[in-house]
Amino acid sequence: MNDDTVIEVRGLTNRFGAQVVHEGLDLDVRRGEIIGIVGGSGTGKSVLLRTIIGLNRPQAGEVRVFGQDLLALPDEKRSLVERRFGVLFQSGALFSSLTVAENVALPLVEHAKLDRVDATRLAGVKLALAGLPVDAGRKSPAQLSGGMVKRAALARALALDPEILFLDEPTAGLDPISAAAFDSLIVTLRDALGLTVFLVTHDLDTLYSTCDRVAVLSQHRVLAVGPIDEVARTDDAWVQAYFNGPRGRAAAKE
Ligand SMILES: Nc1ncnc2c1ncn2[C@@H]1O[C@H](COP(=O)(O)OP(=O)(O)OP(=O)(O)O)[C@@H](O)[C@H]1O
Repeated sequence: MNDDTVIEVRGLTNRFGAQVVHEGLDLDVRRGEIIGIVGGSGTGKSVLLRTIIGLNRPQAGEVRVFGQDLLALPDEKRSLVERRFGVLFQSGALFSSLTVAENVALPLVEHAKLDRVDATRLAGVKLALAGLPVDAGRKSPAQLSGGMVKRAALARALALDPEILFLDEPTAGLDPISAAAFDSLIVTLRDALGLTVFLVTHDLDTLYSTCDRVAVLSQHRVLAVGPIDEVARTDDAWVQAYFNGPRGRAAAKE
């Protein structure tokens, strides 16, 4: 494993019953990059993310994060590695019974063992980092707009100062202005904090405005990976329809 590689996936196979999702999938993620994972619906983008973070046990293959095989580690060592990444799930997944600040403070109390006062104070810093106004922390998640919920979930994912940020469809359901603001926030955070970002998305504007490299999932594996302009030239029907269809051409022009 190269020093610059923070995630290494080799020969990954995932099946659910008779359904083959991944077969012999390889992928490297480099330190400090924003890599976009794209592919048709059901090609296994979310399953890949869940496998890398240790929530899904594959049938075969190796997944190393910071050089460590998460599934083979004893619980204590595994939780040390888990603290080094933050995850923003598609739904945002905030607890509705807690305030926004309490949601962000939760990992600080549970994993960093901070007392509530310090955790709440630090949660305020994380909420500001994610671009939320001060009073957002006192609200319940139900009182926030869709874009603000994403930012609150991002603040929670950033709570433990992760080195890798996993984002599953972060701009899904956002209006184009909120989505563009979220995209530029991700780039700013990567630049400021030196994060590595693993980004599952369908959003072509997000891909063009944020990603250093793009990996296309197709036929159970990574069909192409590289800078977006290179990947867009891949001789494959889905890639051509996606990148060189009307929406792809419009996103490339911006
Ligand atoms: N726990 C599970 N049990 C059974 N099947 C599953 C499970 N998780 C995922 N699948 C199946 O694996 C396939 C890939 O799912 P996944 O959610 O990774 O797709 P995706 O590429 O993220 O799709 P989309 O773009 O629609 O979100 C789907 O057919 C899904 O139904």
